[in-house]
This record gives sequence, C-alpha cells and structure tokens, in this order.
Amino acid sequence: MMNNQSMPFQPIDIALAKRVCQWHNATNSQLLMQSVLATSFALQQGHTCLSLKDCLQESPFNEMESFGFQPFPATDDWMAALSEFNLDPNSQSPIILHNQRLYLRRYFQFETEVLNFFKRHNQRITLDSKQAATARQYLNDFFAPSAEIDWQRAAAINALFSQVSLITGGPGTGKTYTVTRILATLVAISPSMPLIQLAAPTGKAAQRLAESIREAKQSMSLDLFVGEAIPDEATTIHRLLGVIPNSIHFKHDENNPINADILLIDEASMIDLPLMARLVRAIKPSTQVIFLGDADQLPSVAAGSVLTDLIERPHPGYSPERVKALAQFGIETSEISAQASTFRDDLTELKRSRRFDGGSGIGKLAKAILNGQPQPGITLFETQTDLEWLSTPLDKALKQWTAEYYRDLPSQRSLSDAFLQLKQFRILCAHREGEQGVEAINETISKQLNINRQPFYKGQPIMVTQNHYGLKLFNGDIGLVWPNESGQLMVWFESLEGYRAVAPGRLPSHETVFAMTIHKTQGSEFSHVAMVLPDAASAIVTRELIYTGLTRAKNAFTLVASSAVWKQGITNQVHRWAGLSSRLNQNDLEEGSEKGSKL
Ligand SMILES: Nc1ncnc2c1ncn2[C@@H]1O[C@H](COP(=O)(O)OP(=O)(O)OP(=O)(O)O)[C@@H](O)[C@H]1O
Repeated sequence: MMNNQSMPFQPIDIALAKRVCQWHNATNSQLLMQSVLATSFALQQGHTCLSLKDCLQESPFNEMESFGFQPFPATDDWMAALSEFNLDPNSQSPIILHNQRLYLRRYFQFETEVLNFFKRHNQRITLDSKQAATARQYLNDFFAPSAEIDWQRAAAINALFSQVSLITGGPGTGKTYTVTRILATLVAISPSMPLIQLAAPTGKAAQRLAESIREAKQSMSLDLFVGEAIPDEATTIHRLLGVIPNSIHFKHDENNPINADILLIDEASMIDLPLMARLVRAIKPSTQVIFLGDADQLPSVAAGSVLTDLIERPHPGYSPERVKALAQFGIETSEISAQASTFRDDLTELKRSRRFDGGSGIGKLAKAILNGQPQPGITLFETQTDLEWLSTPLDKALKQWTAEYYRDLPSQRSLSDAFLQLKQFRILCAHREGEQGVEAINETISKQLNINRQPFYKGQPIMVTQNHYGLKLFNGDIGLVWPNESGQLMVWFESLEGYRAVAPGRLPSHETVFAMTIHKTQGSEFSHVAMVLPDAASAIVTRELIYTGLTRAKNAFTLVASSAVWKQGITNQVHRWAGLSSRLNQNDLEEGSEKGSKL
C-alpha cells in the first residue's frame, strides 16, 4: 500500500497512528490513521497541532497520494468524517479535535494549561494611597517626562497593576532597563521585602540577564533595601523548576509551587509549549509574574511559538480602568483605549531602540526585515557603513576573519582580554551541514590555527553542547582554552563569581566554536556578526532567522549570501499552527480539557 520512498513520515509517526487507531477500535480507518500520522509529523515540525484547514495548502499534507496514501478531504468533509470518533477534549481520546485542529492529547492539555494560567492570573492589582504615592515618585525618578507615549513607563505601570504582564521589544529597546526599574518600584511598594526570582530558558541567557540587571542596578542610585531585594543571580527555568534526573517531571508543580513573590522570566520567545505549561503550573496565584522577550525572534526549537501567540498585534488597546491608571501615573492619551470589549492590559510593546539610533544601519535593516522588504534591505547595504554585503568567496573571508579576530587570541595579555576579543566577533550560520554550515567553517578555521591538530590549544573557543548540572555548565555555554598558573591547559568559563576552570577531560559534550547556528546564539550579542546563508534556498532560512542573526550584532553586520536566498528568506515567515491565540480571545476557562494525568 505504502510507497516508503522519500516518505517524510517516520516510523514513530506510523507507530503512534496505529496505536491511536487501536485505542479507537478503528484499525480499518485509513482517514483516522493518516490524520494521526499527519498530526505527529506536524508536531515534529514545531507545530502544536494539525490545522485541518491550513495543512491542505502545504506539503506533505497536500500530496499524500505521492506517498501511497489517500488525499485528505476538504476541511468540512474531514471534520464530518472524524465526527464518527469521539475526539472531544473531555473524552480520554489520545487525539483531540478542537476548532478544526487536531492535537495529540498532551499538547492540547499543555495549551489549555498555558491558556488558563493567563486567564486566571490576569487579575488587576490595586494599590493603596501610600503605595500609589511611592510608585508615582519612583516612576517619575526613573522615567523622564516625554511628549510622546513613553512605552517603558507604560510597561512599568502595566506590570505594577497586573498579576502577570508581558513586555516585548526588539534589541536595545530597554527591556532590562525597564524591568530593573519595575522590580525596584515593586520592592519599594511591598509591605515586606519580596522574594524575587529571575530566570531564562538557557544558562547563557540567564547569565546575560543577571549581568544586565547588575549593570542596570549599578547605574541607579537605589535605596539599600531595594538594591538588596533585586537579585544579582538568575537561573534557568529548568533549575527554577527543579530537575529530577531521568524524569520529565520537575520538583515544583501545582502541589509544590515555586517560592517567589515576584518572578521575572527573560527571553520568553525561546520557551516551548511543554516547558511553558510546566512553568505556569508551578506558579502560585499570589506570585506576580513578568515575561520579557522579543516576539519577532525565532520561536523555540521544540513545538510552539508561545510568546508570539500570546502577543496580540496590533495591540487592541487598554481597558478604561487601565487607561485611568496610566493617566494617573503620567501617560495621558486616549489613543490607547480599547475600542471594543477586548483589551490587553497585560501587554506592552517597547518600540524605540535605544541601542540603534536613527543613523544605525542595523536598526534600519531590522525594521526592513520585519516589514518583509528584501529590496530596501539590499539598498541599506549600499548606504550604511555598519552593514557590509560580502562579495568575496567564503574561504577568502574566513582567512580574513581568522587573521583579524582569532589568530592573536592566544597572544592576548590575559584571559579576560582573550574573552573580550572573542566577544568581538562571531560567524553565524543557518545550518550545521554543508559548505556554508557551522561544521565546515569551524573545520576550515581550526585547520588554519591548529596546524598540529592538538585536541586542545591555547585560545581555542569551546562550546558546551550538553547540560552538566554538577559542573554548572549548560548547553550553549562558551569557554576558552587557557593555561592555569602552573601552565596546564584548562577550559575557562565566565561566571558571576569570576572565571572558573574546568579540566578538558571533565567537559561534557562540546565542540570548537568559531561559527555557530543562529538558533544557538539567541540570548547572545557580539560587536560584529558575520551571517553566512546557504547557497541554495532552504526552508530554514526565514525572516525570523535572519532577524535573529542580524540583531545579535551591536556595531557591525556582514552578510554572505546570494540576493536570491536573501529575498527568499525575508519573504518566508515562520508559522506554527496552534490554538493559543484564538482560544485566548474566548472568555471562559476551559476546565474540562485540563483533566487527565499531568505530563
Ligand atoms: N529610557 C532610557 N534612557 C536612557 N538609556 C536607556 C533607556 N532605555 C534603555 N537605555 C539604554 O539602552 C541600552 C539598551 O537597553 P537594554 O539593555 O535594557 O535593552 P534590551 O531591550 O534589554 O536589549 P537586549 O534585548 O538586546 O538585551 C542600555 O545601555 C540602556 O541603559
């Protein structure tokens, strides 16, 4: 029956489809079998469900015949045919049909948990007159009067008055600047010293969050007790939840929630749906939560695009109560009132980049990319000095970059100088494989620098590719090979306490890192970024990928790509099927669908 040649579906999809058909006593139903198969496949592509409408426009779902299957019927006929089975959210079926979307049951539960958290936790906070006076004084100190709407101040007001708030903004829009001031204000109005926890999806992002918060704290003259309450350390979401070795469960859940009065989660765009469900499950009702992130960046590696789904664009406006509160705290405008009964008091978008001023090519190019404009983007390379479109062949460029940034790494005066030099530049690729991929580029540069092919050499940058909780090393952490006082080569990592050395033999999985994938660089920044795109068009090259790669650059950006691949990438947007945003607009909690064992 099946032609397995070039079939995209994996044995795991087929095995699951068969099991679900058995569960429904429907081993003869070709349509049910194919529907589960397609849902399982969609999940592996990053979707949280199979959209019975949208999938009919897309490969491989619209070419099932070419794999020896039957074509899927039109959406209405498909729904009608599936109505023969009980796929209701309240049933125990392993596959759920909801609003023309098919879900594996546990993903429907994850989505429902996230949704219900945002509905339940979306309560308004009221301040007494003393708290309001203190908050006003702090906000006036932190945010200068402004003729235009100051979205940073608005974000602060929204966070003060909401049990959960979401702040999104591009690079340098002042997310950390704003949130440090929010935390300070929250501490100042708290009756007792609140317990604040800071977390991010990866160790690297947590480290960067902690550094940024410490820097921001130092630049503010805070009362001692306020400064002390804002932590200098951040953790990963996994550690916050308490990893149980060899288990998908965490120590903290609804029965043993995270101990925090205020919880700040950074880089929220990197959180996938299962992790978000496990996180919100462990948040107690009294915890005030702030999510920070850039909704335009690449979504999580695993299924879902939770932050993007939670952000409504354009913003539908604020409730009359919130408009009043905003006015009382310095933002007087009716421009932001909701026109209808739907409003999003929990949501603020920071729009003005403080890092990229009006003259910055990187900032302008980021805007052109987000607007889906490849041609104006190309023109910017001709006019902006911080942008360069490289016409030289890649191997010549690699020689040039090696000479400029890497050859003298071992002769830097100190480890900290070597780290500074390393952060100056990074090559970012879309793929790992292929001539323009991470592996080939790392190999080419390694050959130039490590002629004797030593396993470890002074000045070698190393990226850890596996979490090691004992050594406090996380997937994506970057270290440098450097001698210790007795001349022995060690791998050094930056930490809040300074540098720490790990013997090369103790390192978990790792690789040499001159180039890395754009996915891996989320949460990092470099002075100069060179982005190398593949020769031929690729589904991986998307607007979000290019935007994420570009916005890792602070001062200079070099592109190695053909104009065809650039254009194709900018017009190719990531879309992930999910029900989160449409379900968020329905008012009721969906209790029934949360039933069942927690996964
Ligand atoms: N209102 C402001 N007034 C003065 N400087 C500001 C203001 N907002 C932000 N900045 C400065 O702009 C720079 C970028 O701010 P910040 O690091 O908070 O942005 P971000 O959105 O967290 O960036 P990224 O996402 O790239 O980390 C910082 O140097 C910060 O001090």
